[in-house]
Amino acid sequence: MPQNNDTSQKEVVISVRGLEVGFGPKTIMKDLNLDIYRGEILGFVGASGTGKSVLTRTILGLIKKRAGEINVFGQNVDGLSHDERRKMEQRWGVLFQQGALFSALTVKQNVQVPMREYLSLPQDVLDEMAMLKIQMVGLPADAADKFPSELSGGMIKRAALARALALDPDILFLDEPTSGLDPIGAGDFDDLIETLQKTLGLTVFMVTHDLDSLYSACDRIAALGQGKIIEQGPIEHMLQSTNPWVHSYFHGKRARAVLAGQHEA
Ligand SMILES: Nc1ncnc2c1ncn2[C@@H]1O[C@H](COP(=O)(O)OP(=O)(O)OP(=O)(O)O)[C@@H](O)[C@H]1O
Repeated sequence: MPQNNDTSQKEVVISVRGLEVGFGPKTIMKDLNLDIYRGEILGFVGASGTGKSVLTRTILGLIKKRAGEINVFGQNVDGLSHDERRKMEQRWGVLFQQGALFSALTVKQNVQVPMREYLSLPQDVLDEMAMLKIQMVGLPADAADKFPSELSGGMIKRAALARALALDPDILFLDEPTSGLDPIGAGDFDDLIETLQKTLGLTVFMVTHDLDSLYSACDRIAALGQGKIIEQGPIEHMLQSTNPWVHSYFHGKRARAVLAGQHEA
């Protein structure tokens, strides 16, 4: 179960201040502020199209912001030299929504893509490192030489997670990691994230629509709406929110079913 909800003593690893992002005439977020604390699993929710992926991509430097400041590990990402930027990139791992494995590469080769990009190591060391990651995410050893087309949806997610962990990151960004998985597969994946978070001391930023994940895996939840963070806190706090969207999200029919399941468990 999640723990460590007291944020007052915690180190901020990502701080977003006054963020504005838009495309052409469209403003997606404005004056957005958010802190992510070391060692937490932060679940990030919001209606479809509110900008959850855009915020993730902006933090990662894949989308240019119009205004605001993003600090990661206490460093303003705008002020980094090329080398500093590459060092920072090695400290985060990313799992995008569709898994996004290279279809022409085996699982092992996929896991080695970031290693090849950032590290200069002999092939046998890379092989050993990749096998370790494959094992870490609960894939059988023989999955290493398979191509993505030969894997189930759950195995693809695990392989993508192994690749996200390739460089031993401090922060893991997950964009809807359990989408497309059946409830048992999704629950297993949540358990894996929680185990990895604890054993590796990861900070996890997880965009999700999955209420089960929010209840069982997340230490805190932040909700995005109208281009800002409209509510944030542990699940108990979110349940008491008077914000209409947050209220209906956490008290709707699906949420009640999840809550009933939690009480039965
Ligand atoms: N590169 C882009 N150019 C123009 N508009 C974009 C671009 N990327 C995203 N958008 C727009 O930004 C808005 C937010 O998109 P985003 O994918 O972040 O939403 P989301 O909250 O992640 O949604 P979902 O839950 O459906 O995945 C949408 O209106 C989308 O069309």
